[in-house]
Amino acid sequence: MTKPYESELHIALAAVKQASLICRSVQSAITDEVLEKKDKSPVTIADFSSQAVICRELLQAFPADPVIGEEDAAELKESENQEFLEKIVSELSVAGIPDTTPEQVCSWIDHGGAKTYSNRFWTLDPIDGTKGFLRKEQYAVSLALIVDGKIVVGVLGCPNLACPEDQSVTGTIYYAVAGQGAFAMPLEPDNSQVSSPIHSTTTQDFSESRFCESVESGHSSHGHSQQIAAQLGIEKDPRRLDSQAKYAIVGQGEADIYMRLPTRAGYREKIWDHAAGVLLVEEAGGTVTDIHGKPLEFDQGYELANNQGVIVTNGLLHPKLIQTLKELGIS
Ligand SMILES: Nc1ncnc2c1ncn2[C@@H]1O[C@H](COP(=O)(O)O)[C@@H](OP(=O)(O)O)[C@H]1O
Ligand SMILES: [Mg+2]
Ligand SMILES: [Mg+2]
Ligand SMILES: [Mg+2]
Repeated sequence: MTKPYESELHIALAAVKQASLICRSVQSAITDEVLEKKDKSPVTIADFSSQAVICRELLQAFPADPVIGEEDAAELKESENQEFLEKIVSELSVAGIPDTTPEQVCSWIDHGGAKTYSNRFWTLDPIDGTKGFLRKEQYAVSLALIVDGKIVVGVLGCPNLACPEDQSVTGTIYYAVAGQGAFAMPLEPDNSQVSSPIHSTTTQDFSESRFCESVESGHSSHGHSQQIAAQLGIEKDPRRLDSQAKYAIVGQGEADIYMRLPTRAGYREKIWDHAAGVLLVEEAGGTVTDIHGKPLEFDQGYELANNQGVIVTNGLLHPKLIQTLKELGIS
């Protein structure tokens, strides 16, 4: 008997793996080839290459499924970016992807251009933590399937994160299917037999807890997290790392808490920055809400329109943390 979403998981794992290996090879080669997006955030050859290969796989396996991805090819089609596009094409062809013409590559990338909610869709962040990628630190390739507003499959490729089972191996793929648990396995070699379950901690005492947060103080208020830590008696230094690798860290019990505290009132979190990580942590035993303690709503389009910030814990620490945010006037 096949398990629910077995074929979706199989395709998602293969796609994220392929993209993670391409990102890894681009990261070892490039330093400064960045396109600046309209919102001034960076995007690299690897972001586009990753979105192209994953969308290509999804298009082949599940042609009817929309993909809400972070990137689109609009800027790549501008003549001033022709050289940049050529580099993406060449990266994909070196990776052994057939039919790589500039037009085909743009059309794969644009397959990820859905922006509105439907009852079954994928959401993709081809590189989450692009700033971490450029610093040669942490980043993640994140893919999730959402059905009727519920995250049912989540896959997170973390090419620079040590494998929980064997810290000498760098590069881990995490995955979860709703109701089936959360797992980690080495990105290489290709051997899904070695996947092992991950679990969040059972820490109940804030003085023994560790939290993690973004490296970027523009993405999450470090001042507010310090205030909360002081109030709750958290003594350990926070772990700062980029991307949804933070969800993996809580999921595998290396931290008890991940705080993402709004830096400005109007900002709405993007679904691709969270979907895979949320399922991973929930299936590992943890809890995820916004700063008000409300569940994240993945049926609002590409943004978490009804939520502010994100709070992730092992579950046990959740109520007190949410209450403290309120008491301090942060939520
Ligand atoms: N003002 C803001 N508040 C919260 N998140 C933001 C933000 N501006 C950008 N981001 C998101 O922060 C993500 C990175 O998260 P982190 O800082 O935890 O690594 C970015 O993803 P990308 O790197 O995919 O663009 C981007 O979507
Ligand atoms: Mg980005
Ligand atoms: Mg992101
Ligand atoms: Mg991204």
